[in-house]
Amino acid sequence: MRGTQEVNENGHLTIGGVDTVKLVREYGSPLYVYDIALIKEKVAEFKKAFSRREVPWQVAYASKAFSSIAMIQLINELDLSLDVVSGGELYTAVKAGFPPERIHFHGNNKTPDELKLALDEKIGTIIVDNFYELTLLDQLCAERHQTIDVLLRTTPGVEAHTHTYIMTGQEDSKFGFNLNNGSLEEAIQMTSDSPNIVLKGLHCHIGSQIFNDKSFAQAINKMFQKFDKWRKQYGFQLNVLNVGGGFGIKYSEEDEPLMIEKFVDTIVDTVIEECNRLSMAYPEIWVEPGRILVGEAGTTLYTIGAFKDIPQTRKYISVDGGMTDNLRPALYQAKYECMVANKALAPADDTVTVAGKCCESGDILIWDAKLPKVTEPNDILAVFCTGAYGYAMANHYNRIPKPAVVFVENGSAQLVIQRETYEDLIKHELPLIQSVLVNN
Ligand SMILES: Cc1ncc(COP(=O)(O)O)c(C=O)c1O
Ligand SMILES: N[C@@H](CCCC[NH3+])C(=O)O
Repeated sequence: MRGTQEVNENGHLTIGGVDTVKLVREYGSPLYVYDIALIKEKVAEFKKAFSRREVPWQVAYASKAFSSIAMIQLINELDLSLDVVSGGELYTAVKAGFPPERIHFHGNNKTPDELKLALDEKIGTIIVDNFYELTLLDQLCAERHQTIDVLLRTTPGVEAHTHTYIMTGQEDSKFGFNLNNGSLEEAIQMTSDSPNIVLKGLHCHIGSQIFNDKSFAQAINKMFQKFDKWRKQYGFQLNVLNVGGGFGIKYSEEDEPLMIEKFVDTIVDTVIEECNRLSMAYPEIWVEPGRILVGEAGTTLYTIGAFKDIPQTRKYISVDGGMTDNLRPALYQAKYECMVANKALAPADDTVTVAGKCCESGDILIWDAKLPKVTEPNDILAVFCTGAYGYAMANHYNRIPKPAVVFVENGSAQLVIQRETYEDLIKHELPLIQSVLVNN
């Protein structure tokens, strides 16, 4: 059980004091449920861990993990900064009324329109990823007589131990300026020559779902290696050091995540050591967690439908969602745990494979899950830890509408994203005009 999850007198799973069976009755399924108290707890852990230390800091929520108007408003209430990675995420933040000065804009291929939107909205910081962007941003700022604070994203050449698709700090990466081949130095020089671009510091993000704090220390050590030279040669001052996100969480028994405090201490200790070695002032340390703030807070509720038993081979149960609302098992072989929410006290005495409803053999949410033998059609299956990169990566494969999202806290539920309808699926489509095709 995570966060506020409990079992009530009816043997039903409750989250935030709300009966999950009632939630499905009211909002349908699949349904993403967010335990708001757990999100607040994780935010508080970051604040507490940093407040004990002697450095200035900022925590920016990486909204790619889950972005919606209500989510961004919650992050604003909790007084964090915000990381966005596309025009759409930026637009959502603006519509949510998020203070622009606390928005940081990422991405390895920001379009001119996206950069213009960022400049129009006067956002706080752009994390510049490559030379194309640096030149484009410089031109746009010059045309508009605007200046902008930037960080340069660097790939320090650190291999974080995680799935290769979510490793980003290694040399061979599409992201950032390489530290070791001179690219970063060239970018620093370009910014020092520009009157429009104000270089505030450096950024790196070594990957996601990381369990080892040493990888962060290694990345920081590498970023400081040439700092002395840059300081002398280009007058570069490190006001901000952003070490990204990537803090791992416990999806299943196999995962052994570190405490937030441990990550923070390693990061702060390493920065302090380096600064003391170089006799320089401590920069503001920024982190940008996504998964660790919202991952464990999210649970997806499905209705169980078809059963298929292949004797001596495998028992499948199918749910009314799948890789359309949780792409992670298909994409990264990610592991999840589950429970029958309306039979939460029944012993888990059977082994079944939980399949999604998409036309793909790879659409399996959980292989060999432990569930009660008494599980039957119309039971509610709760899959845990789906709060990060679940709704965010939801898609319309097989023309399946996206589920609804509710926030729960202190016994109440609030719908924050409506379930899509079939009508929504076709709302941007235009009918075929046969005569046009025939005449051409
Ligand atoms: C630049 C950057 N910052 C932050 C994050 C957030 O990562 P996580 O959700 O693993 O904390 C990501 C995603 O991996 C990222 O690419
Ligand atoms: N979407 C990935 C993480 C990528 C994070 C963004 N750089 C996941 O679900 O684990």
